[in-house]
Amino acid sequence: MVGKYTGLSDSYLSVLKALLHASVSCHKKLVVDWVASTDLEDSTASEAPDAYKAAWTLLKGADGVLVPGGFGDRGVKGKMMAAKYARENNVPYLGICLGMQLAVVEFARHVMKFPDADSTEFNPNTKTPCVIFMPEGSKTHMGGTMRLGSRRTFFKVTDCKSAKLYGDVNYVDERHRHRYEVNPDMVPAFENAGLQFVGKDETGQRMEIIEIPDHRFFVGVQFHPEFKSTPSKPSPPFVGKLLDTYWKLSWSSGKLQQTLTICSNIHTLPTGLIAAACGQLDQVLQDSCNGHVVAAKHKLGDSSSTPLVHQNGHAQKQANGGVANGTCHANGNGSTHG
Ligand SMILES: NC(=O)CC[C@H](N)C(=O)O
Repeated sequence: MVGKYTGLSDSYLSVLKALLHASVSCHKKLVVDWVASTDLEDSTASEAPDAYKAAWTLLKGADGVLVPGGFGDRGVKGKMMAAKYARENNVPYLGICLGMQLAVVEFARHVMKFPDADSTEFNPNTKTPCVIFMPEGSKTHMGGTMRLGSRRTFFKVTDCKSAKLYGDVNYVDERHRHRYEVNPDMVPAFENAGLQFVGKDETGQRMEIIEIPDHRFFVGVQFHPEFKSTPSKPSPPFVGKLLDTYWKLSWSSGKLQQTLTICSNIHTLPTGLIAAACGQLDQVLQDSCNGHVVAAKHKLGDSSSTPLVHQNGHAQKQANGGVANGTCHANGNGSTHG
């Protein structure tokens, strides 16, 4: 998980819980490595080479990459680097809200060769605004300029991973919390270059789900699927990401539906396991994310791991409750860390 860890915000908690729900439904233990996105950036290479090396080692050792939502420009470059790394190396990627927007910007910069492509949230003067402010002006939804709450996404491409994950439905309702969106004027150019917009709102103007069909699993969602994830109904994008990570699914084969049915049928798990998984999440969070020094990378029971001495990115002071580079075992079986 690559984010800007200035504190244990609700959104990271929800994402961690959604990962836990999905991993239980896949009958797998999940180890979450936390990477402070600023530590992936070039400036860290010179200012704090150890932190830089540790962050890249964590990223490169991961079986999948998740960039969650966020606001503000700190760590944005590092998040884009993580998306680029996943795209170029065929590593499963799930981008949520800002994580999707930055994957789009990264694609415009490096695949479509628009070096100044940006979100107007970070560069209002960019000549290639691929993510822009699109206020809704809705009279029925409160919340100032923020697009909030449950909105409908229609699948425009039926033969895509997200549609399959959601069970071949025509639309899904998911929760939103953002101001910026993919620039609809640039959509044809993106699609020509290989980035598909497989889900859109009812107007067709707001891009909700991206996929790169040539990639093993590269999915970005403008909404927050983690908000609706529950132990008995894990979120489809999270389940899909983990399924692909674990088993390199053949997305076109009939076996997919079978696997999904088995894996999402969480009721086949002993209820005790689900309870343990959920109850122990608190312990996992408390142990691993309490603002103390954690291991950069370790296996269970490995006492030889090297502790990191930086929190919230190398340059930041340690903050209580902050999440640092390190590892959480969101596995339902308790947690350990070096
Ligand atoms: N929740 C988010 O990730 C928000 C993304 C971005 N900052 C926006 O406002 O659109």
